Amino acid sequence: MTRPGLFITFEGIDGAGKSSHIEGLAQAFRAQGRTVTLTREPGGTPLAEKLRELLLHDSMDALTESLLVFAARRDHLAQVIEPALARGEVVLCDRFTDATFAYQGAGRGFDTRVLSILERMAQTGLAPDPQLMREPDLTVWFDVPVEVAAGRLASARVPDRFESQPAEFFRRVAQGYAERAAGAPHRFARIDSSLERHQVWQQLTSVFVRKGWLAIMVAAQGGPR
Ligand SMILES: Nc1ncnc2c1ncn2[C@@H]1O[C@H](COP(=O)(O)OP(=O)(O)O)[C@@H](O)[C@H]1O
Ligand SMILES: Cc1cn([C@H]2C[C@H](O)[C@@H](COP(=O)(O)OP(=O)(O)O)O2)c(=O)[nH]c1=O
Repeated sequence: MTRPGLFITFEGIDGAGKSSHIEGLAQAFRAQGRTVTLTREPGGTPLAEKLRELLLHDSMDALTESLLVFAARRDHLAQVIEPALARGEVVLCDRFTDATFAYQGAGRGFDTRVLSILERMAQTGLAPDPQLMREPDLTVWFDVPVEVAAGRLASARVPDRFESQPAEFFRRVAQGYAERAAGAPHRFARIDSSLERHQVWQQLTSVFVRKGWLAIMVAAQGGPR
């Protein structure tokens, strides 16, 4: 019997440490015999990756930015996410719509009522149930103080258009995530990602063990070396 697909997203400010853990989680699911689709936003399809390049490097106003993010998301849902879920796969997606509410909404100050309308348009009509607005089954929020994330990024990579924003921007983004999490507590799992990598991994996997999605043995074997 095909197992139901799982749609899991990972969120947090830049430098929170999401990307460092998603591959390990994919391996843990594969060790249990699940097929995993590992993907990211903005991006995940050839068209959406082109839009990602524009979003990360070209200046634009907040409405243009929001429209491009949701255009990329619709293509990603249609081409990758919905087909993978229909095949019963585990979809691990580095960022999704909560990032739009946090970055374009809270960070850039764009009207969240408009974002909600775009969310409904972009995420409806692709699932087997045409009325369903596709949302993640679980969102892991890597919560970290802005200063800690900035310190990690300073030694890690050349900043893109978002990463080069001032600390005040990221404080608003972090607040945006906190509000999204408070508004959907059943969907969000917060982890403290200011800790050492192995402690972050432990928190992360215990979320999945509690849900019954990963066996304790598999979770204990993976993680950062
Ligand atoms: N728990 C941690 N402690 C210290 N440094 C970390 C931790 N997690 C990730 N890093 C480092 O911080 C930087 C940003 O991590 P990354 O996973 O790319 O974050 P994100 O994908 O959330 O932007 C990388 O250099 C990474 O090696
Ligand atoms: C998905 C999404 C991302 N973003 C931003 C957040 C990040 O700064 C940037 C790219 O995200 P990300 O892939 O996490 O970048 P990196 O791997 O370099 O950490 O795009 C938005 O502003 N809105 C969105 O809807």
